[in-house]
Amino acid sequence: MTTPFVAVDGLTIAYGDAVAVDGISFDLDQGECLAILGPNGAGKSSVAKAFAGLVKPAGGSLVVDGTDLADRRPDQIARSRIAYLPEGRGIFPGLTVAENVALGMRVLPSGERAAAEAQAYELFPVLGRRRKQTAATMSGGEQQMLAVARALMTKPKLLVADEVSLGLAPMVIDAIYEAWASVRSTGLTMIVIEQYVEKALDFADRALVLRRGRVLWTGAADGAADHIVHGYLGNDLAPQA
Ligand SMILES: Nc1ncnc2c1ncn2[C@@H]1O[C@H](COP(=O)(O)OP(=O)(O)OP(=O)(O)O)[C@@H](O)[C@H]1O
Repeated sequence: MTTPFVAVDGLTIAYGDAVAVDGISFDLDQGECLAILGPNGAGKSSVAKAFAGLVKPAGGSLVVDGTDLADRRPDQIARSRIAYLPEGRGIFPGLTVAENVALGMRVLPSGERAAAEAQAYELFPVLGRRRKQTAATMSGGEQQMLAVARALMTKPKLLVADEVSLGLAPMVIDAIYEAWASVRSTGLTMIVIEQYVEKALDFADRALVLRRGRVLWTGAADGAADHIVHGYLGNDLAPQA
């Protein structure tokens, strides 16, 4: 039996006495994309933060490419090419686009940085035109593109993206998903947390519905999934944009 690329087994996350994620398990093969869906407070962001090393699991394991992330620091995880896009925008608003890109490159060996920088501007040409602009003065969509470019330029083996679509215009959401599609052919494995259910199911190979920290349903993100997911979560899943 081959070991899955991502193996989450009995993952439990608690904040004090409050259990946010209650023993969930799932696997992912290399190159697969999993959409994690669920209402507010379901535990989705907590799972994403565990992949980034920002919360320590109270139990279970979280193995990526043979390494259990439960004992690793966020900087060690970033260097092992696991990219995390936090909810909101993971950028430095007071710095320029070019400075943000330069900081993103620091996890890469120096020989790979020039190509990575070029790739960031190729993915989103608008960023190339705004290199000298302070990130805080850009639109929300441009800031999110900068965050996505920074994550993708490190050529991650796993990308964990937490609600990147939140509050963005449909055109910007499409641009971000197109950028992801263009790098997926390189074997990138993805975990996408979304409120925008149709978009996520359209893009992902598999879906997992969380509610109150437990897996309600998991299965292929095919034609049937939309119906099933809405059946499980009903109005709880209304997009918030
Ligand atoms: N730092 C924290 N301290 C205490 N409780 C927390 C903390 N972070 C999250 N929680 C709680 O854990 C539960 C799961 O939160 P989490 O943010 O993981 O859910 P979510 O599905 O991502 O929700 P949303 O869609 O609203 O972002 C919630 O009840 C939340 O209040």
